[in-house]
Parts: sequence; structure tokens; C-alpha cells
Amino acid sequence: MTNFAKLNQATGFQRSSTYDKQKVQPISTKVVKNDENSGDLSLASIASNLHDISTIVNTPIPSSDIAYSSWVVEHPSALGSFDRMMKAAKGKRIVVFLDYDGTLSPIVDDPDRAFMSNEMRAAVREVAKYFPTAVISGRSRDKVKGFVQLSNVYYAGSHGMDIMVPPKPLKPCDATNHVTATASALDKEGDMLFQPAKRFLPAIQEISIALEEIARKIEGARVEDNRFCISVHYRKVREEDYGILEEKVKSVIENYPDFHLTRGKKVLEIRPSIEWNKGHALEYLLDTLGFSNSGDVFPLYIGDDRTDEDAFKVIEARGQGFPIIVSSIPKDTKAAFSLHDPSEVLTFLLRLARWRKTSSSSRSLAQIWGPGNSHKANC
Ligand SMILES: O=P(O)(O)OC[C@H]1O[C@H](O[C@H]2O[C@H](CO)[C@@H](O)[C@H](O)[C@H]2O)[C@H](O)[C@@H](O)[C@@H]1O
Repeated sequence: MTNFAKLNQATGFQRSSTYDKQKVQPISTKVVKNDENSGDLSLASIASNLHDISTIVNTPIPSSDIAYSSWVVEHPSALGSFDRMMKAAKGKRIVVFLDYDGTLSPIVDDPDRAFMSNEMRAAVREVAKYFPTAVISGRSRDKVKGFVQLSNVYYAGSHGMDIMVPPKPLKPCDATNHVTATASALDKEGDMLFQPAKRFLPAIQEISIALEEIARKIEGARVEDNRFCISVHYRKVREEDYGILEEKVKSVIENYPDFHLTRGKKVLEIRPSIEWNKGHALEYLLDTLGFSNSGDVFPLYIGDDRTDEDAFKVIEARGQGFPIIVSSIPKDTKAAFSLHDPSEVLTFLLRLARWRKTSSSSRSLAQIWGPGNSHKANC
């Protein structure tokens, strides 16, 4: 049994095996209590009955809807499961990790215009008031910081290859946990930087120039310098030109054996071949904040893309925490829970902050954190 299966079993989550479309079941009227949607049928029960409903009312339900609903049975909605999730996290210290593109901001054609809404910013700010919070992005750290514009979160750019934590913790509650990591340097502002791919910077510059040259000749192609990795966007490239672009990009990488190509959403990413990804960044941040050997830490990671799977795997291996995928289509994932899109991410974050706020005010601090730990409730 996997750690998640154990976790789900312990917390009462049913992650069924593959949905059997042939099996006719009575339409469930079981209600999943949910603050936003109290009284709605759970997605899981919808999934197991969509096919039957379709037959009864003789109205075809798109197969994509059925497929999505079946997938949600395997990866329950983090909104529908919220109360039970929080029950499982009771008495633990939640640390929040957020991806940027496709999670905090919707996917748009122009990467420079992937702005985060003010509502989302306020929600992240609120969450970060109560929980240590980090944004881990494929973008350069400066760029993602420029989009998020919050001073109370930690930032990791270049898929975790550029991590910044202030030498002093962002919140007093982290003070006892804050440790100085090795292999770090201080930047101009005195922030502590961890940049395991620094030695590749000269090669990255060369590769970037070669890729710019290629992109100039293919309409719609675009190169984005993410400092320790490079993105070649093809969202606006004609389908018939994609093959040429990919071949040319590969031919550049062939000259640089220390680099490899990965793929994201309509983007090719060129990265140094080091053993470091978003999963390592999550572990690094937990260590730096002093949670390395802490049995009571509950990392919560929300992300939408392939590179986020590395972080999901780390949480799965720890056997504690919530890996949440943002997706409107079924996909292979290590995430245990799901959210449909960034607007559901917003709702989830607001609920998370509200949950902590109300539990802080309605119960005594000692009840929440245990005797002697009441200061932590301010985190
Ligand atoms: O780890 P992330 O924060 O999710 O970054 C991954 C890549 O995100 C961006 O590209 C994606 O979003 C763009 C804006 O919505 C979209 O135009 C593009 O097609 C997507 O792939 C970013 O521009 C890349 O550099 C990141 O690597």
C-alpha cells in the first residue's frame, strides 16, 4: 500500500480503482459538506453516476466530462475534501508551496502578461500570514517575484535552482527554526541565496544566444531567459513549424552535454543536468526553515505542470502532506488531490487562511498547538 493510500485510508478518503463505466449504480444522494457548495453532490459520486444519468435522461454527456469526473475520483477535489484534509493536518505545521504559471495565474499566450489577479495576491498574502509560504517557479526568481509582489513569501526561481531566503526569518515564528544552510551566498540585500547551477551561467548565456538566433527565424517562437534555465515558447508557432523548431533546439543542446531538454505547456526547457528540481527545492526550504527532521510538518504543494510532479513525489515519499494538482483535464500525476483551475486555487487558499484564522480565534492557543507552543499560532 502506498503512503498516500495509507493516508487516505486513515483519513477516510476513498481513492477507488478505475471507474467501471459498465457498472450501473443507484444515483447517490450522499452529500459532501463543503462550505462553498454545501448540499452539492460530491464529484466522486457524480463520476460514478454520470454514465447512468446520461442513459436515464437520454442526453449524451461529453466523454471528456465523464473522463474528468472519473479522474477526480482518483484525485479528489481539494475543495470537496477540505474539512477532512484539515482534520488530517490537525496539530501539524502546514508549510505552503505554490507554483506560479497555471496555478496562481492563468495560462496566457504572452508569458510577459501572465499577471496574477489582485484577489489571488491578497489570498496568498493572507495564507502567508498564517503559514510559511514559498513560490517555486520555472521563471527566473526576479521575474516571479515581480509578478507576485509579496514580501512575506519565500521565492525559488529556475525550477528551484535559485532559492532566496532572508537571513532573518520573514515571521517571528520561524526564528527558532531558521538555520543557515551551507552552499549559500548572500546577495546585495543580505538575502541568503542557494544557486546550485551557478557554474553553468556562462554556458547558459551561450545557449541563450544560439536559441535567440533560431527563434528569430521561426514565426511565433520566443526565448525566455529564466537565469539558470531557458524556455523556448512555441504556443504561437504554426503547427507545421514546430518540428523544425524542436530539431534546431535539439541540435544546439547536442553541443552542450551538460544540459538537457524538458517539456512543459507549449514550452521546451533547457536545463543544466544537475540532480536538482522542484522536489529538492521543497526539501531545501523545509530544511532551511528548520523542519528537516520534524515529524509534525505538513507540506502542501499546489502546481499544474510536469516539473511540479517532482515536488509531489517528495511529498508522497515523506508520507505526510498534500500534493495538489491543478488541472481541468485528466492527467497522470502523483498528486493525491486536485483543483480544476486557478480560480479554485484562489477559493482553496482563502479557505485555508480562514480555517486557520477561525481555529486561532475560536479555540485557545494551547488547544491548537499544545502547551508551551502558543506563540506558533501567530505564524
Ligand atoms: O513553474 P512555473 O511557474 O509553472 O513556470 C513554468 C513555465 O511557465 C511559463 O510558461 C507557461 O505559462 C505562460 C504564460 O501563461 C504560457 O504562455 C506558456 O505557454 C506556458 O508554458 C513561463 O513563461 C516559462 O518560462 C516557465 O518555465
